[in-house]
Amino acid sequence: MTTTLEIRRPDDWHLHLRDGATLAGVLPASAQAFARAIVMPNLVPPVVTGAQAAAYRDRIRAALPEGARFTPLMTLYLTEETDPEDVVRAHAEGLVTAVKLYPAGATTNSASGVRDFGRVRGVLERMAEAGVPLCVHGEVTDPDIDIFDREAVFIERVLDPMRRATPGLRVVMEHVTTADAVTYVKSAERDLGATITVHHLVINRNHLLAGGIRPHYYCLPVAKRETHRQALREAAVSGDPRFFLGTDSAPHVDAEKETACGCAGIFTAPVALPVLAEVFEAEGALDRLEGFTSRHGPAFYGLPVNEETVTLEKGEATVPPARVETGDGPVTVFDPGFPLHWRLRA
Ligand SMILES: NC(=O)N[C@@H](CC(=O)O)C(=O)O
Ligand SMILES: [Zn+2]
Ligand SMILES: [Zn+2]
Repeated sequence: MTTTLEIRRPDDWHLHLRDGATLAGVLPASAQAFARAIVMPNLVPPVVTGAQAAAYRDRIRAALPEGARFTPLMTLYLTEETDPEDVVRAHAEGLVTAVKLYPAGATTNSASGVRDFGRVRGVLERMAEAGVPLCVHGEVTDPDIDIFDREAVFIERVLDPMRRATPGLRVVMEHVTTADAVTYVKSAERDLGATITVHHLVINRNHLLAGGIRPHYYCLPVAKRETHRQALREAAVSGDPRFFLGTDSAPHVDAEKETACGCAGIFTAPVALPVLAEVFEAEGALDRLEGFTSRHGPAFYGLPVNEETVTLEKGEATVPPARVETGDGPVTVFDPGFPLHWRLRA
């Protein structure tokens, strides 16, 4: 007998689709599983203006497989030169859903990010007035701060002061990895949400480093110790609407992962929903999966939920593809380290 679970079609509130041949290779996995996705703007060069976002959106639409039903929700990459009026206009026109803040140097393709947070004060104030959400990569970049502490220090030194200085600004703390972030998000009455990835619910830093270094488990923010993973799992399955799915599926071709200085990013899109079903089932919380994947995100962004549903079914363990071929080279798919009994019904 197969067990089935019907849920509203999920959305991915944090996704990297890249461009060109990689975009064409990785897009089908997300378009199959998700109705909408917040598409990250960290291309080279980054997506900074409304016009660039429109052009990128059109390239994504053109790369969609025949018959796909997938809506890319575009973001702008915040720089110290960002024009507040361009942001507000692009949001009002429905072209852009959110703005993304990368501290300069914090992660993949973040060189054009913000160095001096005082210089984006004006933009953030306009965004708060106009109701434009800010998605934040929450890590400090100070070389004196240990990489495992960079998220917690960011909350204290940057995020909390920024939120206090800009009342009404709606903020998503992206890809939270620590109990500190979970506590901080829960402490906010309003205007703060957080995305949680699939991989941070599954791996801790031992998976990355013990018994050999595993480049395909390397991402930023880096996976933390087990107690933090437990805090993330509790938050994800709690039913608290401030926490929702953002896979941060971040494909890099294998040649750029399996090298002396490998890129940060884990490609989870092809297995995201089966892995989540396993996690929620293990936590005895399958009835809360739909909230996490399909209801809390739209509620935060003020968007309608998807009317369409998908069916997950449980049966024999399946072996997902180890990698996806793209015109730029193969991209290894996240291996959760346990068998997947759940799959998305075609
Ligand atoms: N998460 C990652 O490790 N990498 C992301 C960037 C990001 O989301 O920080 C990427 O673009 O590859
Ligand atoms: Zn990030
Ligand atoms: Zn990301």
